[in-house]
Amino acid sequence: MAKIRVYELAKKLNISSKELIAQLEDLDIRVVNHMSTLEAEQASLIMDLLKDETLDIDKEKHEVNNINNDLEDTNIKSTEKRKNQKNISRNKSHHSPKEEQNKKTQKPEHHEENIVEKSAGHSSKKEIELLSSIQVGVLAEKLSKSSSEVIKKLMLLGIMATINQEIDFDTASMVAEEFGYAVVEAKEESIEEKLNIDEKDEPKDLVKRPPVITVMGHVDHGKTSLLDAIRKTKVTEREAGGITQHIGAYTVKVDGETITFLDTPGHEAFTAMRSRGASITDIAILVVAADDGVMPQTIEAINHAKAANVPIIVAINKIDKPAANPDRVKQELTEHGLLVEEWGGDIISVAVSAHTGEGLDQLLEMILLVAEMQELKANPNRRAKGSIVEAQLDKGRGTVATLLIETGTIHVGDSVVAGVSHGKVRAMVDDKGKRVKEAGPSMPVEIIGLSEVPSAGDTFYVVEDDKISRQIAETKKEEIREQHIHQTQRLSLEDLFNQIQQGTVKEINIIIKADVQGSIEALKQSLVRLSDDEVKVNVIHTGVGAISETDVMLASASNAIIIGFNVRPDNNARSIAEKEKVDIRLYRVIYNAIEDIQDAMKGMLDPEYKEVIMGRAEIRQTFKVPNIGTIAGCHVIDGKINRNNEVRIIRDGIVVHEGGISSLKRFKDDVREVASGYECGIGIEKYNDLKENDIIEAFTMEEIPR
Ligand SMILES: Nc1nc2c(ncn2[C@@H]2O[C@H](COP(=O)(O)OP(=O)(O)OP(=O)(O)O)[C@@H](O)[C@H]2O)c(=O)[nH]1
Repeated sequence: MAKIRVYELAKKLNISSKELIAQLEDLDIRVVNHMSTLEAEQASLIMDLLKDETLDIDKEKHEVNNINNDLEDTNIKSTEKRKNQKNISRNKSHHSPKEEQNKKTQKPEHHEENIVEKSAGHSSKKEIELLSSIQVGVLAEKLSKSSSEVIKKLMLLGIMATINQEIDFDTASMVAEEFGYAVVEAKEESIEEKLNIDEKDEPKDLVKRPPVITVMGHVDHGKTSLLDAIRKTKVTEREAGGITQHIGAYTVKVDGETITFLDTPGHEAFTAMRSRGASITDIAILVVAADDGVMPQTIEAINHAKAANVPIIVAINKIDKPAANPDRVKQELTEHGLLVEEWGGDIISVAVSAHTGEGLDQLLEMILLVAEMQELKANPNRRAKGSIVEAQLDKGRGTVATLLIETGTIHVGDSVVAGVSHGKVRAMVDDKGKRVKEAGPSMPVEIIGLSEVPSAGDTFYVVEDDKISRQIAETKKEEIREQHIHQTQRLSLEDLFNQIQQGTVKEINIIIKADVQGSIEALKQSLVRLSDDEVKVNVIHTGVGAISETDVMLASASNAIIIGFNVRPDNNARSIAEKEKVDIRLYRVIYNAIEDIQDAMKGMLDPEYKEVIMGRAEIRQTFKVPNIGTIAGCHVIDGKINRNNEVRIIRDGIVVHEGGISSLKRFKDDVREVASGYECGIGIEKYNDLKENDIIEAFTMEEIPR
């Protein structure tokens, strides 16, 4: 190619001379006007370069046009537009046409070197890490530019955005590159990272925290009275105003040390919280009335505390009563595995009276002693995490929730997420009704500001900002929806073997409910003996009577299977078991229960079948057929009879035989099925004692889907 004029080249490239001149300017090739000439070599390089560019430009132009026609037409001058478009295409190669041209003219044959050069040039740029989306204002800050500069750039890209608007990675990248940055795609933080779950505390960051106490025991043994008595003697006399708030938990000071009491007594609440994941109790106070002794719910409470691995202190209450007999209580406790210290065991027991206040100081001292041995510690200098103790909707204040801080410190203004609920802590009061700005480990506080009412037992987390808390709450909602579809994995006999194989189950927790104590003992001993090297069988709770709601909640919290022997779940228990996916097995023969658990451990559990009646036929006449046997001439009275069905012969309401069908005929033909209202001949396998008026009931065993 000889020399070529600018307008001629522009024509070849299908662009205007003016546009070509501007492009050449960018490539540092100075021409006077459209009549100027270019060297042949120069021209062919430009052709190569701009042909691709022009194609790209056209494409991008089209896209940009689509994004914002108006903006294109009115606001952007043609040169700016062109620059912008060129940069979009540069975005793909990360190199300016000038760089490309230089390389081509200088050392076209050393292609590899060019690449090195290229990447070396690119590495020298300032780097910026971008996530999948970013607010315009935040991007400006990261780029050390004013927001208006960034917004202007966005306008040139055909995007109208405000300072608070989120833009996606691609758009943010274009802007960043425009400002001369090299963009690196940052790794998105996982929810765990956002929640700080894996953040480990250094031992040096840990400081002593108060113990959290739950009071349990049989109905009317004085749980509430005891909580009230402690609160009254230790709180009101010292606090200004003397009014304590009932926020679901309270703290007392003893010898300069703090103790936190959960204000909802009973193992039911304790286990309900635990089944939601909140294991906030450090010590359980087992209240036993000295005049009444160990009762069924005392035993339940013991088992619930044991299942949670929480140490027990026994408070033998009502010692002011004349009928009080603390020794009898201690004796009865030994029968349930609690041996008190004075009798050589390790269980601390204190005789108290909620009425007279006797023994309360000693009880509190013992709590501190047990707490001391537990070495309870937490890091106050991190984002707070803990549990929702209770929450409700208040007409005036919106969602009011009591939080118990497990670790870290919560502040007014913090962004919080708890289950599907999220928000900023707008205000915070402590258990004395005092407004506080912050609260640390083991402290209960009431907060307002959550979007909706969380559930007691939900874990709460303080997160970096509102955006994250909202995001996590949304994800949680999604998870819950998913969980409804895919049931949560609970221990079940069908799946036991798989779970053992996968190593997810090392212990089988069992709750036994039976009609009499004798059966419980027999069953318990046999089941515990099934333990082998791989799996341990634990009987975590037993009781006489129907399977109750608390049994199911304990099973849910401890991932246990419930075995009912000659008892059934009540309606409440049944529906909760369904919801919580707790496996309840009902037996009438002890041996069957043991066999089932044993087979389940070996993965040999037989599938469960249920019988489905298919049809019934009445015998009208019988025929003796040589070499075959007796054939019954029948009339199908309901349903239908299938050749493959099992049948039973019923004579005067009594089953006289069960077996298979050997032949089924209509007239002379073998048939597969005979429907209601038709006559047929039926032969029964290995059975000839058929009589007129017998009923042949046909059934199949259908496998119950696991
Ligand atoms: N004499 C005497 N009576 C007590 C004592 N503690 C509690 N009581 C009485 O025992 C009854 C039951 O006490 P509560 O505190 O309601 O018992 P509770 O265990 O909380 O009962 P529930 O909440 O129904 O499970 C009440 O009438 C109390 O006044 C005590 O130390 N001495």
